[in-house]
Amino acid sequence: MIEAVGLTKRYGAKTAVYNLSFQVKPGTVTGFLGPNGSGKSTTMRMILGLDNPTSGQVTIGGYPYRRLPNAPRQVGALLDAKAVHGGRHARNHLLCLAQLSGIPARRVDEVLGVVGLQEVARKRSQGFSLGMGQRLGIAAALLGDPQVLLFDEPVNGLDPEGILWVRNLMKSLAAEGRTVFVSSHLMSEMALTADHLIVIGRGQLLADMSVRDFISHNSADFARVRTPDSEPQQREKLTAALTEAGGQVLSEPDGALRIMGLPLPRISELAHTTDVRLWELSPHQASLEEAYMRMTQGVVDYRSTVDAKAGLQQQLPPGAQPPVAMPVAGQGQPGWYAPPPPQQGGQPFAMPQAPAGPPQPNPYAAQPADAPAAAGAATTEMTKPDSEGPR
Ligand SMILES: Nc1ncnc2c1ncn2[C@@H]1O[C@H](COP(=O)(O)OP(=O)(O)OP(=O)(O)O)[C@@H](O)[C@H]1O
Repeated sequence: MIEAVGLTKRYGAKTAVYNLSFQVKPGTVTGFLGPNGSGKSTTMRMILGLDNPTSGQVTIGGYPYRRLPNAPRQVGALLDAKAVHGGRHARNHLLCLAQLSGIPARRVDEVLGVVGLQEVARKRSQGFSLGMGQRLGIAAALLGDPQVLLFDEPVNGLDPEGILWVRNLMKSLAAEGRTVFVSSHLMSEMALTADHLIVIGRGQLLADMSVRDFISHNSADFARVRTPDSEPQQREKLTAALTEAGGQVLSEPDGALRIMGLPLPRISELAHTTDVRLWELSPHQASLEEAYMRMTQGVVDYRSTVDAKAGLQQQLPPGAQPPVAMPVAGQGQPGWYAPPPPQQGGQPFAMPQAPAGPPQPNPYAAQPADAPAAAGAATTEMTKPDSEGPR
């Protein structure tokens, strides 16, 4: 088991991780999520003893990594697939790692087979593609047959077959009773791979719960309704009736309607009384991606803006009105993605706070002046609230 208690890391004035407490249990795949720059890699480096916490601690099986007896046989990690001596053959790279940890050479060939790199085992890794590099990194992590495995973005650069393979690998490692901690930005993949999630934002814990609970806590169920495509007036009539009955109606990108706040039987009844034929009426739960977007909306540091193409677009002819579009689900609608209001102290979501030694000032208590103040807040440029030292 991995256990972090009050883990904090500062780089000069920059607080990368703040008062983080969580446990990663054996027998499950635990996903580690957070927006860019939220502190995932920093946390993983502290778990692996590559960075010292400013305060707090993190242990594996009760020991800090550096005090673990024969750590490479107990913990395997893929942090940066490019951290390889490019001039070395893939097999030699693994052989060096194996020799350093007292692992027999035959294990090298085993893991090369597991990751599918047998054919290129004697090729220099500098010629490897991104995906091949990832496979080599995963082979290195598996070398000592460890009980605890950490993977930072393991599917980065992998083809669909590779992604499926990583998914099954993670699940089978966990099914063998191992502790598997994996970060990823691919929500659809995480939804299929992880059982449990730890979500951080700006270095702080936002959620520590099962994937199922995470989705149901951070999303609203909705219904999808489709009226005949050839009769837009039916869609408009139904939209008006549903809105009048208190429903929130959004347009789905495929032309269907997404309805929140009304149960399915009521929607059916309203369609009947307004004499609108339905082609579809189905219950839905939001995806992990939607739930994640909703939760992390207020803690995203880097946000792109809409390209206004200033001065490049044709002017509308005098008197012409721009077309009025119905709001589309998930596109800049605070009502749909907005997270709950921040709790006192700047914590956007109520999470139990673990005892973390002496109280420390919360660097996030005051919003940075140039950080997005609220969900849906428009930003005018790529923003980065704090200045940082070199990485
Ligand atoms: N060595 C360092 N010196 C200074 N600042 C650092 C250093 N390492 C990380 N940081 C800063 O700490 C914050 C957290 O970075 P980290 O790489 O842990 O985030 P992350 O969640 O892994 O991001 P990503 O998803 O983009 O990989 C960032 O603001 C980063 O710039």
